[in-house]
Amino acid sequence: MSFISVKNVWQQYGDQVVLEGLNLSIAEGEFCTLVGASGCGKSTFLRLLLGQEVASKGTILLDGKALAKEPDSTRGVVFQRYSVFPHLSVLDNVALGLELPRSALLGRLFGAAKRDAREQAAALLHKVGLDHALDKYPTQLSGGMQQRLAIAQALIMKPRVLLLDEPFGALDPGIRKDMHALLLELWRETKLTVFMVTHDLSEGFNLGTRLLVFDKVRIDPHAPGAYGARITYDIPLNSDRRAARVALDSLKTA
Ligand SMILES: Nc1ncnc2c1ncn2[C@@H]1O[C@H](COP(=O)(O)OP(=O)(O)OP(=O)(O)O)[C@@H](O)[C@H]1O
Repeated sequence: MSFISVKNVWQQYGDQVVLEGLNLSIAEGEFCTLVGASGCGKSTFLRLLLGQEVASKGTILLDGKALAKEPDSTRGVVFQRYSVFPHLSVLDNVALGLELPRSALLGRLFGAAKRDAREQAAALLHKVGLDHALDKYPTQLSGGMQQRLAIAQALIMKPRVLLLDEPFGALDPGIRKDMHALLLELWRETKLTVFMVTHDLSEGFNLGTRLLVFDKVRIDPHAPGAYGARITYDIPLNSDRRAARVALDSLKTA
């Protein structure tokens, strides 16, 4: 059984069809990169996977079950900008994810539970290279550091799926390379299934185990909204990297 299955999914806003007839079967641990022309519906597809929107038609199953109607902790998300809370410190931005669900009544944790949440947050921030910035605020961080923070914030809930919407689009090339290395390291360490939208084809080819190309193949000049984008290419990539990961995993469990 596939981990995520997308069955004949359509998304339409009013009379504008954005996505049509999407079918996909994704194994757990896959790293899918999504490319396609601007406005063809890549972010829309991520919102459907996140559960922020419900498809007009079709179903999306995660582990054989219909997706929850709202985003939950099985899926984490990082946008190009504005993923983090500007009024919270770096440490609080990450610890908050653990504090909120555990303290529905009080909205805050106290004592040992609070210490535990902050320790977990600090450990993750260490992993993403922000251990020197725990007390800073997002506006005091560079763009790359803010995206490291956004990734930590998404990962603290231990999601099974990570959705990335052009997470490195606003960063300089050098910083992007560092972020690629970080992302691949985190992906290798976890069993995360990743969907990442990018406008950078080389990023798509280099990072993914699978490249999904979105394109609008049917066009009616008299009714621009009549047809949506489909997945026109579904290209397996980097199978050697995936094989290496399987081998490493089996070493760890041996
Ligand atoms: N909530 C909405 N209501 C109406 N139209 C919408 C809504 N969300 C998206 N759209 C439309 O759907 C189309 C696809 O948008 P989307 O942002 O998914 O494309 P994209 O491929 O991610 O674009 P880009 O690469 O520029 O970010 C656009 O024409 C957009 O205007």
